[in-house]
Amino acid sequence: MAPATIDLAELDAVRVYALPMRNKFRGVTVRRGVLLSGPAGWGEFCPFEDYDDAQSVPWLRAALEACTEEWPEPVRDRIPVNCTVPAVPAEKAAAIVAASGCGTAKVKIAEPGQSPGDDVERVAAVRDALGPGGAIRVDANAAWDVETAITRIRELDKAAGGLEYAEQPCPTIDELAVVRRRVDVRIAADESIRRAEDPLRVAVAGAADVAIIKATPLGGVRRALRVAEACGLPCVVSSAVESSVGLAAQVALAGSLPELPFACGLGTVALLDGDVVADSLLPVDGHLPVLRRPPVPDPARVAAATPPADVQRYWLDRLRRVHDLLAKP
Ligand SMILES: O=C(O)CCC(=O)c1ccccc1C(=O)O
Ligand SMILES: [Mg+2]
Repeated sequence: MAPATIDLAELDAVRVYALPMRNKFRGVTVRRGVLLSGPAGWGEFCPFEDYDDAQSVPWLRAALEACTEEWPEPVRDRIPVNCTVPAVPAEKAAAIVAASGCGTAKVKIAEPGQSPGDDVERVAAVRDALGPGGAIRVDANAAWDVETAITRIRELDKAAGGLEYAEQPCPTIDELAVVRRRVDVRIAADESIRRAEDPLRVAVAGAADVAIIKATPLGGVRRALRVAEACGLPCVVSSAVESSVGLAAQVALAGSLPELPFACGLGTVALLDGDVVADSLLPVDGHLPVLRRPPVPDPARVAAATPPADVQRYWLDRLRRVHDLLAKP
C-alpha cells in the first residue's frame, strides 16, 4: 500500500497548471491542478473546484500513488476509448465525433440551459457521424427524476438508433433501480460510486448494469481496483479531465482490470486546449496505449500553462490543506 502520507518537502517538483477547455464542460471553462514529482514519477492533484478539502483527500492519494509507487501489472496494452461530446450544438457534436476516430461516443445531455429537443438533435447527429456500427452512451449527471428519466431515455434510445447505456440518469441508487426496471437501456452508475461516503460498500449491483470507475477521485489505481472488484459489475474507466499526466494513471487502471467489456471514457485530453507533456495521450484509431509509468511533463509546455501568481497560491494552499487532512491520524 501507499505510504499514508509523504512529506511535501520530499517531492522533487510542484507545478501548478491551468489549461483552457475547448468547450465548456460541466460548467468548467479552465481545468487547473498541480503536477507533483516524486521518486516513482509524476502525479496530478486536480480536484474540481467545487470539491471541499475532505472530498479532495482521495485525489491527493491518487497523485501520491503515482509519485511513490509503480502501477500494477497491466493485462492489456491498449484501451478502446469513447470520444466525449459536450453539450454543444448538433453540428459541432458531429464534427467532434468525426475528428476523434473513435467507434464509441459519449454524449452529455440534460445540461442546464438545454432543452430535450437539443439533446435529441445532438444524439441523432452523433449517430449520423458514427455510422450504424458505432456505440452511443449518454450521461445525464444525475439531472432527472424517475419519470423524466424514463421518458427521456426512451426518446434518446430512439434518436440514437439504440443506446449502449445511460449514465447516472438520477441522483440516488433507489431511483436508478426503478429506472433500470422500466427501460430497455442499460444503466450505468457514476456519481453514486464516485461521491459515495464509502465507495467500497455502495450497493449498486441491483441498480445498475455498468459501474463507472475513476482512479483520480477514488484514491488511485489500487483503491479503484478494489472498488471495481467490490461492486461486482462490468466496469468502464472514465476520466476526471486530467492532463496526460493524471490520465496515464486512469489508463493504467483500465490496463489492469481483469475484464474490460466496454470502451473507456479516457479520450478527454481532446477536450483541453493544450497539455503539459509533449506526446499527449490522445486516441489513435480509437485506442490509447497503456504506459508503465506516468509521462514526464515538458518544461516549455508547463511554462506555457502556468497561471498567474494568485492562482498558483490558491492551489498550493489547497494542496497543503488537503495534505494536512490526509496526514491527520
Ligand atoms: O467519460 C468520459 O467520456 C469523460 C469523462 C466525464 O464525462 C466526466 C469528466 C469529469 C467529471 C465527470 C465526468 C462524468 O462522467 O460525469
Ligand atoms: Mg458521468
